Amino acid sequence: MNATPSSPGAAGLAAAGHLRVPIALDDRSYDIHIGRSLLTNASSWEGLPKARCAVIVSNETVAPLYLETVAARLRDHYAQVLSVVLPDGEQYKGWDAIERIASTLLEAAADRKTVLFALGGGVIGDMTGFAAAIYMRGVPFVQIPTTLLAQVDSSVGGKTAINHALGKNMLGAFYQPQRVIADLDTLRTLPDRELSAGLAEVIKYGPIADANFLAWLEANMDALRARDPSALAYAVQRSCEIKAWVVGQDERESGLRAILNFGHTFGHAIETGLGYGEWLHGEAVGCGMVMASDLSVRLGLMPPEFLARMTALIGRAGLPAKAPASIGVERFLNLMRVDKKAEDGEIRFVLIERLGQAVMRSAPDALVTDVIRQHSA
Ligand SMILES: NC(=O)c1ccc[n+]([C@@H]2O[C@H](COP(=O)([O-])OP(=O)(O)OC[C@H]3O[C@@H](n4cnc5c(N)ncnc54)[C@H](O)[C@@H]3O)[C@@H](O)[C@H]2O)c1
Ligand SMILES: O=C(O)C(=O)C[C@@H](O)[C@H](O)[C@H](O)COP(=O)(O)O
Ligand SMILES: [Zn+2]
Repeated sequence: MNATPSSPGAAGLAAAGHLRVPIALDDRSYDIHIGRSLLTNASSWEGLPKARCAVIVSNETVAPLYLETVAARLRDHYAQVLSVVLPDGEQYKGWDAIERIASTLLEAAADRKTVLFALGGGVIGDMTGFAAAIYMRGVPFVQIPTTLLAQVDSSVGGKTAINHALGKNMLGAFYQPQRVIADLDTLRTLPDRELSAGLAEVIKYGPIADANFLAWLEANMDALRARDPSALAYAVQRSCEIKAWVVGQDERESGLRAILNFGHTFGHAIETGLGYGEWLHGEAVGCGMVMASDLSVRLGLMPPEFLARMTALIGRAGLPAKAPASIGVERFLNLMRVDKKAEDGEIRFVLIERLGQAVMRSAPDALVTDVIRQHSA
């Protein structure tokens, strides 16, 4: 694996106030704007694809907070600005929402130049991206992530999807946005539980790609939870750098990109097992990372101190480290067998073999069973 990109550091972002991270995906490269007051800053909206119509997709929680601000800016660039306001929640990440978006587009006779704007967290981003990928076989879209999780992960990289009752993100497409506009000011209205969920995906980047970032997170976890602006800005910037670096090399997850799934094989089983929405995605991933860390230790890839370190950090981030025992071990295993990384019914886990380096491995069912039992309550 190549070395991860070096970082300009927290001071660099604070001084510039605005950072652009290019992703090298041939002619589909795009910029991630990270900074303050970006929703009201005219430069955020310049240079986007030209069209008659723009459609903002949001939800019932985010729309009252930010929709009018975005719509006002878009009216400077598009003759018609429409919106679709969907119900809020992971349980609504399904076909009904896609149908609602498509109906709005068709009722407005939106042509194939129409630009969709995803205003919200990862649920809105994933669904809007998927709708953009399939409406008239593809229209442009822009990500405006308003959760920490969406700013550090889901808005970048072009994985779009909806859930199926039997499996998380099972219906989707790789489809890149035209731009990501991550306004750090929107994090001010985010509930604490959602901030913690976002921290799970931030923590992920340490063990898989950057041991120094893991140490930085340990030193700055209290500041992050207290929403220290420069700590949050650096966490978003560094996470996006690492994600862009991974996606730029392996857009469609033929290899390297799977490292971004650390903790997700266990985590997705928790989400699907509970029926979506009871546990947040970030909570399930946090617990899943503890389980995957334990598996890394049991397979002799990492020393026991690594599990202790990850468990402590996940706890300090305000995330649960025990899965609900109600799922049951057999069902947990069966849910993991439909994971997208599974091959011929064999579960493949993203594990850590060295701090800052991940590896894909299968493991004996007995060992995985022990891990599930150990980390369920
Ligand atoms: N495509 C990817 O690469 C990728 C990566 C990670 C996660 N995901 C997906 O993202 C989803 C999780 O995203 P999420 O954690 O953002 O959840 P979410 O989209 O459900 O948002 C979390 C909650 O915060 C609210 N909210 C959003 N912005 C707010 C703000 N600024 N102020 C107040 N409330 C706000 C939302 O309405 C929601 O209630 C999952 O479906 C997951 O599968 C996708
Ligand atoms: O971008 C990726 O690649 C990821 O795996 C990021 C994950 O955080 C995200 O939850 C993703 O949606 C999971 O992908 P999936 O292919 O396992 O559904
Ligand atoms: Zn995730």
